[in-house]
Amino acid sequence: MIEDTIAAIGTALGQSGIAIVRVSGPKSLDVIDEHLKTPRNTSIYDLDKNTINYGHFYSKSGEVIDEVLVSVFKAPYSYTGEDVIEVNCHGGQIPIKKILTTILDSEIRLAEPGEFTKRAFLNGKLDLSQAEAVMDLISAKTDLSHNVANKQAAGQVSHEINIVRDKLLEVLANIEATIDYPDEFFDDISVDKMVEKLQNVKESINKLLKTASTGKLVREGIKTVIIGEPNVGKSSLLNALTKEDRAIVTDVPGTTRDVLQENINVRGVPLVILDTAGIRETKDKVEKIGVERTKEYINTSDLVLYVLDGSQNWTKENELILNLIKNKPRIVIVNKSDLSSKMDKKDIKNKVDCKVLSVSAEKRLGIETLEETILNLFEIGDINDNTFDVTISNLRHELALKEALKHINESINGLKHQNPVDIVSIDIREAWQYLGKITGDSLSRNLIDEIFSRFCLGK
Ligand SMILES: Nc1nc2c(c(=O)[nH]1)N(C=O)[C@@H](CNc1ccc(C(=O)N[C@@H](CCC(=O)O)C(=O)O)cc1)CN2
Ligand SMILES: Nc1nc2c(ncn2[C@@H]2O[C@H](COP(=O)(O)OP(=O)(O)OP(=O)(O)O)[C@@H](O)[C@H]2O)c(=O)[nH]1
Ligand SMILES: [Mg+2]
Repeated sequence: MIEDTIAAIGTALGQSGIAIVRVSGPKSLDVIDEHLKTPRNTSIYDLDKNTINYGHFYSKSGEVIDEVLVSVFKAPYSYTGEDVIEVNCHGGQIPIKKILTTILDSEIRLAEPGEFTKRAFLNGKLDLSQAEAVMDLISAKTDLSHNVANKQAAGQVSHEINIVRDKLLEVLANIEATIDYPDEFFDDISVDKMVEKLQNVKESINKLLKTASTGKLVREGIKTVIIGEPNVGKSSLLNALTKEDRAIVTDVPGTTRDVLQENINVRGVPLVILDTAGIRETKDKVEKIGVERTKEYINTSDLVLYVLDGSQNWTKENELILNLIKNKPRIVIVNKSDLSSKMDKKDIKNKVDCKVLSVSAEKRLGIETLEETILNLFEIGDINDNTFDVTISNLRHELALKEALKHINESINGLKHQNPVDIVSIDIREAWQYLGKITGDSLSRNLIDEIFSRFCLGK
């Protein structure tokens, strides 16, 4: 049982209609009872569970801070499984901060990031993959990312994992039986059956792993960097892709100094797109830093869009930049297709081994083809919700599945080579443990703390 009581602001800071302070733990009712006055002076202990109640929230010195609505959840029927009180006050920084400060004064501490959800996990309200999905729900920027997170939050990933884990337990039980009653059980037939079951498990894991590369892109977005020489139209391309005028566009080469980041939605797949400073040899100090940064961004990106100005001649510089990105997924974009061309697309195709597209960023021509090309490059051309019953979108889950798979393969090999079954069972147990890391069944407290600390405040 968790002893202390925590509180935090659960809504984003800023001006809004309402804002919510959340309190969870054994002292929640006490502290609110001290500060809340309802019209009929009802004590908070006499309010029914799962109700929302009108009243005024008072400061220590007895002044009204705000007119509020207070939700009452009594353990174990709450998000965290503990007593939970939510104070709904007027949005805006002052009421919410005053209410939080008043609550924190009374033996109640500020929650750590993710601590409400961590408590929900520790109290068995959610398993780990569901808790992680709560975070994904908050950060989802497209319908598709939201969909994947929603399914995981509903427990679909955990469900699949638990089915596989149960199958492994069955095999382990078989092995126990062969050890305890070797004469009755240890024959070829039972070994064959075990191999068959393990093959079956292997297929399930492989099926899940197949969804992982797309799943991660859908969850995290494709990190895309737009590069090219000054004035070729990089910022214009960003604007064309975002369909807004986000980046400053001028005819002065070197306009973009700082890297600009935008989130865009390409048919449900989020792109985290960076507009960079033009790459060229430069003496300008600020611009030089920009160029260095561009090189770093290339290294950490999933995709490079290399923009050329089609109305200019092909130069040695172009070859140098191509060399810089030769190991990256990349698309060469010949911009300004509305002007008379000096670059021949076929000619360029001979020089590069990637897709070459003509666009006019300014006239918004060829942008749809570019979007399609990006999705095809990552083999997510025609994804729709039905093809993704269960999607692995989290790197942590993917790694655990891969480890589990290794041990399953070992165990299958072991059985086929007639290794002693008690040795084989070690691998099966390992696989079972690795899968348990996904649901949080077999994970150390330290790792659990680490995972939740990445959550945002008030969640
Ligand atoms: N104001 C508010 N809105 C919110 C949340 C919240 O905590 N507070 N949530 C938080 O992220 C989400 C909703 N999730 C919730 C999940 C469970 C329970 C809950 O009280 N469960 C109890 C009772 C269920 C019942 O009445 O049947 C339980 O599971 O025992 C509340 C919110 C989104 N909206
Ligand atoms: N005709 C034509 N002009 C374009 C097109 N795209 C961009 N331009 C023009 O090219 C100039 C440079 O565009 P930017 O988008 O600022 O180029 P940039 O690559 O971001 O430049 P830096 O930030 O300086 O590196 C501007 O005058 C744009 O209007 C296009 O498709 N057609
Ligand atoms: Mg620019």
